[in-house]
Amino acid sequence: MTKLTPEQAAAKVMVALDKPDRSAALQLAEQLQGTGCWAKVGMELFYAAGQDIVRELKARGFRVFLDLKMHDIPNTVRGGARSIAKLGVDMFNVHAAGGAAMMRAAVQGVQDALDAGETATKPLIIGVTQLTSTNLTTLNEEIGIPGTVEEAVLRYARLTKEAGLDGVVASPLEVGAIKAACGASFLTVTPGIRPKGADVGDQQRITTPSDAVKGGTDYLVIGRPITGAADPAAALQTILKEMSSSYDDR
Ligand SMILES: O=C(O)c1cc(=O)[nH]c(=O)n1[C@@H]1O[C@H](COP(=O)(O)O)[C@@H](O)[C@H]1O
Repeated sequence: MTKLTPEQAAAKVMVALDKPDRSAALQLAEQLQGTGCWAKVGMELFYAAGQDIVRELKARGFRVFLDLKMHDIPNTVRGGARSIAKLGVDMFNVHAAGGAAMMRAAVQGVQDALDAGETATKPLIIGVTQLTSTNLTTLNEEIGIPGTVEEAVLRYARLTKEAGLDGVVASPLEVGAIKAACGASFLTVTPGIRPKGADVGDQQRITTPSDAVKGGTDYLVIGRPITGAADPAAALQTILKEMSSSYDDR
């Protein structure tokens, strides 16, 4: 059992910069700069601010997770992945529900960019399993997938691994089962993080930062508990303190 240093804790945190424009995102990034945490750029920010925001965050020293959750036919995802790879992001994701051929196409798209000399950075590619905003009712009664949420997550995780991706997005509650099924080095990226007493919002499958660390997750994706705080830098520090006083069980 090893205790995380504050630096190790920060390197596991991906702050979701879910902001409506460039200046709001950069204002937030300024408060987080130098901590060692990642910046996650999702649909809200990317659709508003475009590729430049990724370059600006990279220039400020952030590792960037581009969260656009591609889900399309393989040929389109291959081209999309090539375009994303050119941007020099450190990680991006696709929906595992797009199937194995689609996920292999994402890997191929990155290879296309590397082969063409369009980038020197090989980003990690992550498959989104079952969104953390969903529960058993959503799965069984709305989407029509039978079985438990964990079974669905594991099915997606195995498929993602077979397709050659680096890991999955899932809830921190499912990390132990994913690692047992896919191996310790298969990455888990886990949103659904809520410090005790924080507003749950639209998330369904959640844990605290310390329980996520104890469960052995690789990365904690955290948005509103940090970005919605009156003092985001202080909120991050409180979370890092909680994480580093927990134990990493792996
Ligand atoms: O891929 C993701 O990042 C993601 C997958 C998922 O299943 N659930 C999920 O919440 N996310 C993202 O993680 C972030 C969570 O933000 P908060 O709920 O504000 O902490 C958001 O930017 C979501 O888009």
